[in-house]
Amino acid sequence: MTDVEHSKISAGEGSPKMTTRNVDVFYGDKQAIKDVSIDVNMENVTAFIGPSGCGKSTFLRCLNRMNDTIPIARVTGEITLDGNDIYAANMDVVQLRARVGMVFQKPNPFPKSIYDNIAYGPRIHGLATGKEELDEIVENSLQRAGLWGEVKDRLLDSGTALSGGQQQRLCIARAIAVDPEVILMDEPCSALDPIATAKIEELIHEIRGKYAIVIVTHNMQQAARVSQRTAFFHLGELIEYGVTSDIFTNPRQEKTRDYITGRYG
Ligand SMILES: Nc1ncnc2c1ncn2[C@@H]1O[C@H](COP(=O)(O)OP(=O)(O)OP(=O)(O)O)[C@@H](O)[C@H]1O
Repeated sequence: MTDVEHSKISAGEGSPKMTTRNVDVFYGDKQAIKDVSIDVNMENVTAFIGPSGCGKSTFLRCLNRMNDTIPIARVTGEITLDGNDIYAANMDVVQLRARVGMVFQKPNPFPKSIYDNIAYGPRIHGLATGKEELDEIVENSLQRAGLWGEVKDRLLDSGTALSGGQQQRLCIARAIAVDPEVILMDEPCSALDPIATAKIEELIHEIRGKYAIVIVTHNMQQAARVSQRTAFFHLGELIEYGVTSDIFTNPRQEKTRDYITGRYG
């Protein structure tokens, strides 16, 4: 591998938590992702940016096999988590999605109490031996998601009764509750107002030391604020991957420069 190729894949120091090599994704005959290879590191926020339809969400969904839920989607190439092929026949996908959690564009709490939204995953995965331990997981997860103070007196209220921003933090708390290693966020703030958005960005900043976080965003200021690495996609191809400040101040590729200066997209 040449130095240029290597720097495009690894985008800086640190050991990779997930690696992707030569990943292609097809929806039927149409190719949505073309030969993408990048590493995603721990204690880092990696942002995926690029014009609408360039494949950001498609590629994100490869990382915890969410594309399996789309019948016409086909993924080829290699994706590993801690060196293990996540598309291997013996990979337990339920377990994988606990290790690689996901937060969606639109907050989607279960129609259950705030408590049960958080307790659901730990119960399924047998993470608590009794009520006391489960209570602790619920409180810790809500604490880490910056929501405990707002909901501690109404844990039995429905999660759907919260504001949009609170619902999104509830969804982050739900992802955190099963002790993931990687958290994928697909435009997590696009349905939120600026104040709720600022709270989510602050939260990402606070928790990033424990996880590898990957965020898809349309908002370049957001990518610049929250991420340490940025990958720029265009028409299904990875054009450039690098340290966020370099991508925004000194991009190597003309297409990246055109996009970040608002020339298209
Ligand atoms: N379920 C699907 N079935 C068929 N084609 C799809 C499906 N999901 C996405 N695509 C196509 O794959 C390409 C990439 O879409 P994707 O949603 O990954 O892009 P994106 O960069 O996340 O876009 P946006 O920023 O608008 O969300 C697009 O051409 C899209 O139409």
